[in-house]
Amino acid sequence: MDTTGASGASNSHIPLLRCADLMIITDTPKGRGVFASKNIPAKTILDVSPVLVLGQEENVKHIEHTSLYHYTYNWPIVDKDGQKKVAQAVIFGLGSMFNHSLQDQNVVWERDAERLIVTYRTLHDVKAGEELCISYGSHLTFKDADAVVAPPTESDGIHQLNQIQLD
Ligand SMILES: C[S@@+](CC[C@H](N)C(=O)[O-])C[C@H]1O[C@@H](n2cnc3c(N)ncnc32)[C@H](O)[C@@H]1O
Repeated sequence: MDTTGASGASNSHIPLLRCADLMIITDTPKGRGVFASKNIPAKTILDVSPVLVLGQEENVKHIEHTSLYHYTYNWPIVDKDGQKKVAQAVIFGLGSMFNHSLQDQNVVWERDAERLIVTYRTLHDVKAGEELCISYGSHLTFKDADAVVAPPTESDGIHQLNQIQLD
């Protein structure tokens, strides 16, 4: 049997760890999100999520224009000619539920391209009630609910007055 060590972990035997102290809250400004139900120490594994890597053609034809696309990650692959390419991977498990935060990112994720899993860990101590967020990077396909809206300036007020229709 292809196992190593007391945990039984190997390339073909992957323990799917998950932290128990998590909950999903369904009605946040970001949609559903993953929250801590208890204090969670730094570097705790929150989830090990298996992935499905999509073929590039499959992605363009069937996924890119659907809502499933918003649940995929860029995934590096080497094509049949040995060229490095970027494909998309669907993340199964809790991994698909982590929302994005640039300023309050408290979860890091690590891709294991060989074993087709992503491991999510807390970046620092997290308090009960906090949302657990990763960073999606800088190219977002949605309006960031964390984005600070600049207060209106005096010239914005003048612009608005100009738009009022007087009969
Ligand atoms: C991988 S899903 C995360 C789970 C999702 N909130 C849900 O309810 O299924 C990614 C989607 O969550 C939403 N989302 C994630 N982070 C967000 C943020 N910072 N601001 C607004 N929406 C966000 C966007 O709709 C995005 O396409």
